Amino acid sequence: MRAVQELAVRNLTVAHGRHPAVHHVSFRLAPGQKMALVGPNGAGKSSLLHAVAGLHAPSEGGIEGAGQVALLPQASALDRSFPLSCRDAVLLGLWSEAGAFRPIANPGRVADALAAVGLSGFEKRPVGSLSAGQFQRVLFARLLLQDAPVILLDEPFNALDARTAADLLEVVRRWHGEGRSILAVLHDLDLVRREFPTTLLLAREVVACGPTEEVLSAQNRLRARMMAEAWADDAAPCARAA
Ligand SMILES: Nc1ncnc2c1ncn2[C@@H]1O[C@H](COP(=O)(O)OP(=O)(O)OP(=O)(O)O)[C@@H](O)[C@H]1O
Repeated sequence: MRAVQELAVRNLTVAHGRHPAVHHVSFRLAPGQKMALVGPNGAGKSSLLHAVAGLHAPSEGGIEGAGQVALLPQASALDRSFPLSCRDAVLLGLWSEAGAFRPIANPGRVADALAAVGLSGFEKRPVGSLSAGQFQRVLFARLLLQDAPVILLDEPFNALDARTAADLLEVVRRWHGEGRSILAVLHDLDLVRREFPTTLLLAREVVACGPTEEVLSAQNRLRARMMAEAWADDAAPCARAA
């Protein structure tokens, strides 16, 4: 793994069309920090992760340290009808460095990554034939192969049974133990309190960021809900200066 550097998000605004989904957001993720990203539905959490991962160009602001990130997207947002084997799905994690479907230096790495998430021998299985839990394990294997210092997880334990969630949580703990930084979108606040020392509460804007217990106060959660409900998707674009 490359050395972990700070990820610094400065005054970031991310828009879909004219309308900002993320509005003047700034925060820092220190090397080795484990931070939860929480907020109501539509608060801009996925939009923020996509911008940090370079999948969506910000309309304002910037990100330092973005070159070291790997993203676990929401599984529900991915099309599994595409005829892809588990091996190819894992290899796609390296497309930016090796090119899609090109041979990699050590092909055993794919088998090792699948084995590490409990899917030994699944290389040739089409992803369309997997259960939701097995598919999520494949997406984790893809992240393992990427070996990135900063890992972004978008609802990593959504719709998983207890066993699969526990196995994948163990992978996240291992990554953290190796010194990687983790930023994870989560809706389960009990899990956030148990596993994540710091939290960013988002409602298009930053409501609070810091120690989890303080950030998740009843007052902050109420404020986030009110801010998210008050936000009109057809509002005029923001004219605030950077
Ligand atoms: N591709 C898109 N095109 C247009 N609008 C979008 C697009 N993606 C997201 N949005 C809008 O941006 C806003 C923020 O959405 P986003 O998915 O980032 O929120 P979220 O906090 O991740 O929500 P959830 O918790 O429901 O997953 C929403 O109003 C959503 O409708």
